[in-house]
Amino acid sequence: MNMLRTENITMKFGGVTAVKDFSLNIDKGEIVALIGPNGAGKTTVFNMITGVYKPTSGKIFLKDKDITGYRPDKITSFGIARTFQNIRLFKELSVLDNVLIANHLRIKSNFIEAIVRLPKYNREEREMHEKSIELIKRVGLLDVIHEKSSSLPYGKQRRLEIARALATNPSILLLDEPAAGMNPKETEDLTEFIKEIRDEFDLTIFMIEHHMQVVMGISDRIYVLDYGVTIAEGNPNEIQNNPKVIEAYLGVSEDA
Ligand SMILES: Nc1ncnc2c1ncn2[C@@H]1O[C@H](COP(=O)(O)OP(=O)(O)OP(=O)(O)O)[C@@H](O)[C@H]1O
Repeated sequence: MNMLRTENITMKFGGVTAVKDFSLNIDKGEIVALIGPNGAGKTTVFNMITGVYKPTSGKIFLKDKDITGYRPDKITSFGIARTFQNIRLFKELSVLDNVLIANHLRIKSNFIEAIVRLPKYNREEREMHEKSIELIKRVGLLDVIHEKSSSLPYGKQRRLEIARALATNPSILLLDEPAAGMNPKETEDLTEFIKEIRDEFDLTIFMIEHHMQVVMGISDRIYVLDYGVTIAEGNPNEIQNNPKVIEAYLGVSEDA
């Protein structure tokens, strides 16, 4: 079943074409990576899919629903969650509060019910609290649940970001450089973790990643961008042996 599809999405900033005619197809349950040198347009693709930018042209579909041009909060409610290249947590708040806030995005009670604290609202609050603790446990942060998020080591902050994304009940998760800044052990753990959450939460995963070990280790398929243009698409083996990719990207990457 097709989960996410883009048809020739293009993003122009003034005279600069950051992404040109990007067409993507991701099936349910796949792990797909987007790679390319710095400035190739990867984050711009994420920003178009998540509603931060409206594509200059082209269309985006989530399970055949046209989601082109919707605002980011709407896109989240349709089932697309993301993490960011630069971790975005509420630094002064605890691990639990960070996840609770993300969970609030889904709560169904309306404003009046919240003010007068009708039973439905209280029940939802309680469920949300339990669900948050469950998620924190699942990502391995139960022992630091009351710690300030900024006090956590980098690898744990990344896991917390993923827990926050999962709290919105996504069907597809977009990860922007999840292994950035991680040490080799954290990177290895993360690779396993991504596969586990894909299976456990019935997710489809689309990720931007520079770390070739992660990309080649877990991706079903890979798209390669260079100067905003798709120069290759294929499985890890095909990508590693593609001369265009070697020239444009792998040949100049120290990670490769
Ligand atoms: N809001 C913007 N306004 C103008 N130009 C932009 C904007 N966002 C991105 N660009 C330009 O679009 C191009 C692609 O940038 P983008 O951040 O998508 O690349 P990237 O592949 O994610 O790079 P990196 O790996 O360094 O994060 C760059 O030339 C960048 O300067």
